[in-house]
Amino acid sequence: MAGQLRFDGRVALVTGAGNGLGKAYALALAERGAAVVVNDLGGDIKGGGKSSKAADTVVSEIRSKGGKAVANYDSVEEGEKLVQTALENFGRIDIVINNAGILRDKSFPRISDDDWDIIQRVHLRGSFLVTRAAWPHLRKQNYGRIIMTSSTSGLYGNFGQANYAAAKMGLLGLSNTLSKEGEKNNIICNTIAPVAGSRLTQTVMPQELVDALKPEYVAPLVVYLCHESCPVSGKLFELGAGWFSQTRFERAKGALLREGNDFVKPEEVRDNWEKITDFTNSDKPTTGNTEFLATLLSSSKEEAPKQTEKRSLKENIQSFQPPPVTFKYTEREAILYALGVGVSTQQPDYLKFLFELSEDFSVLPTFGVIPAFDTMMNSLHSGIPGFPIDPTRILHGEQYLELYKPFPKSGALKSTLRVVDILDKGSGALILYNVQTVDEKNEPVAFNQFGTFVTKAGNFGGPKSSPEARLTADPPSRPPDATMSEKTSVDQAALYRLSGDRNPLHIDPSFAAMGGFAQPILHGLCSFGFAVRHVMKTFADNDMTKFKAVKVRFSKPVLPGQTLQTEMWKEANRIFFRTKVVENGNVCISGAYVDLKEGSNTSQKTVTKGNNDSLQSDAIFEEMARQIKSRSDLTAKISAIFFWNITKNGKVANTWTIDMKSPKAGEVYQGQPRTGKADCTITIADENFMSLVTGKLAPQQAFLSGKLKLSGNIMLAQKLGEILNAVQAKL
Ligand SMILES: CCCCCCC[C@@H](O)CC(=O)SCCNC(=O)CCNC(=O)[C@H](O)C(C)(C)COP(=O)(O)OP(=O)(O)OC[C@H]1O[C@@H](n2cnc3c(N)ncnc32)[C@H](O)[C@@H]1OP(=O)(O)O
Repeated sequence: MAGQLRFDGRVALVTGAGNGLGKAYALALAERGAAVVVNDLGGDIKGGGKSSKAADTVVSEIRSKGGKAVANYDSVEEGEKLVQTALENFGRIDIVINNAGILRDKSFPRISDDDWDIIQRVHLRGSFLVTRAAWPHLRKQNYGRIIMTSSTSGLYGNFGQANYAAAKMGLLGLSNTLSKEGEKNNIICNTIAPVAGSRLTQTVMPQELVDALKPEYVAPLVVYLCHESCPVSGKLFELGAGWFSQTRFERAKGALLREGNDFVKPEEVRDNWEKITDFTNSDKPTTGNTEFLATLLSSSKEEAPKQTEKRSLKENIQSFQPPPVTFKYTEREAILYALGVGVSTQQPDYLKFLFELSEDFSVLPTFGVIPAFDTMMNSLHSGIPGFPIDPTRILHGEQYLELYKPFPKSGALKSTLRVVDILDKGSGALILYNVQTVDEKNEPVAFNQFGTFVTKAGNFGGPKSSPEARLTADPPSRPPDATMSEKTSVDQAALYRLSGDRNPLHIDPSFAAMGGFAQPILHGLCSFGFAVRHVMKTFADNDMTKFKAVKVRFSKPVLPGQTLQTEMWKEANRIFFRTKVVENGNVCISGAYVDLKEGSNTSQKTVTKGNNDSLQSDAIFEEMARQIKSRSDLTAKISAIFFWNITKNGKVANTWTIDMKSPKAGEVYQGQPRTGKADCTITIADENFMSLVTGKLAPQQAFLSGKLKLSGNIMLAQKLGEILNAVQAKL
């Protein structure tokens, strides 16, 4: 036999540990090094009375053997107090054994409200309250072992115990659910249905049997289930007298009686009773059958035998060919998407993505995932045949997107989804989906490959890799050529989800908790949108026509509100990148690259303030400086300081000040205002400034289209317009 199962450093809480089974667990755990809270109310078996004696006796016995124990005399309905005793005395809690119980046996018609309620309260509600009090501590430390005590009376029914049986079966449901919710935090929960001689069984068993069925015969399995090496969760065990056995459900293969959309008649059920109850080729389910049923809903009776035939996963995937899905959109959807991936009116180029009337209005290339995602949602509503997926375990693992042309500003695009492969990644399954998108003329617009990672669904014997997979690529080993950081908003996921991915993982804390997250996480495709913007801004001057393709792996989750920092390396037309969460240093996007179109001038622009050799506006400002100085009629019109930012390729390239305030009235010079603050700041691209002063671009039009931006006292700008007009005549 390998080494002894030890519990040194662990703290166990055992309810109803003054006698019988609870006492056997407490002694066994303490003997193996655990510190034990021995809880016992000291009441009688019907729930009456109260005494500290039972718990004290067990504590003394443990201590006399050199073990660590403390007594607690509270009812399990005061779960917090029990857990508090563990925390106050031993500083932590690792193991919760819900064992306390009472009986009020009566045949069904004689059960009073009180008989019913007290049994539910002590067994079901008590186990709930004690476990709930311990749960946050177990989650925080990423470790917990929980035992629920059910009974064969619950599993199979027992005359005179309807109240007790109902509570005991309820505990099985509680345990099964906790095993799923606790999985991500290494919290294991199992159920036992023990048979032992105890105060409770005394009433239903002859004394010799009670004496023979010693609690010590049950304790070994419970001890193992509480150990850190316990290999299972959500399981049920029957045991007693040194016999140990797992019990599980069995589901008959069943019969599909529905034909098309017709309803099934009760007579058909009668006539097929044998099939419905035939356990040949049954399965041993650990989850409900909803995915399978959903698949059936899209099939008819004739097709049904195919569904139950044993086919390989690959065959199932290949035969799954959902029809194309049409996605209609306008600029509105493209703008909403741009907001969702962080385009803001605080950015110099925002009009291009947020204002549909802007001359160079563009759809962000990463919007190319949106019609494809819509198709995924529509094509997969019934799951993938033969591969049931728990929705709380789906994470976005990887994404590849290629555009064949700049994304149309509006349209009705048709996308077709195929499941390419399901890879066995050990800790999970990676499902690869290809989505082809075409426009109204059937011309290809985009290709997407989604890789969704289903955690805990690996080790099913599938392939580890696929020739179809678009692969990630590592960046060069030198320091990055450029970096860009941007803080996401705390509402980023709430905003992004309006573009189609309504997965509750990103908004609903209780759903996120089921997936093992402390709070909702950001959509992978949202961080993806941010990161690709960083690349396109840094290496393509935000010219979205230069985008060709992108590949990313989502390697760590991001929380809304965190800051994304993208590090970039340029190698010919490929920009390698990785994105980090600044707050914790985690790399959230790895192995990533953007491919720009052949021939794109991808050199990183290094335009800085003062680098103005080629600015055409400079000549105008210089001329203006000469003219304004000599025109007292102009300086009399207005008393204000104007500050001009002249941009080139989206970056401020130079600044000029027009100072029309006394005593500097009529001065025009380069740089920041020398006296006082600017009353009105104007930002305009060099070429637009030229068009403005030569009259090709009307000031109103420049403003409305976003080509000219104003801040401060913008009413002054109109007056300045008059001055410019006067000067313009001479230019
Ligand atoms: C039907 C509808 C579909 C809807 C789709 C999407 C819906 C969206 O709403 C969902 C989201 O947006 S979720 C948010 C974005 N994604 C994330 O936050 C996931 C972050 N990644 C992780 O946590 C881990 O990488 C994790 C947990 C994914 C993997 O971590 P580990 O289990 O620790 O794996 P590890 O031990 O590192 O590696 C094991 C093998 O898996 C491969 N692998 C790891 N991360 C991967 C990933 N992200 N994608 C693909 N493969 C990945 C490893 O390479 C390794 O395989 P191999 O041995 O073959 O190299």
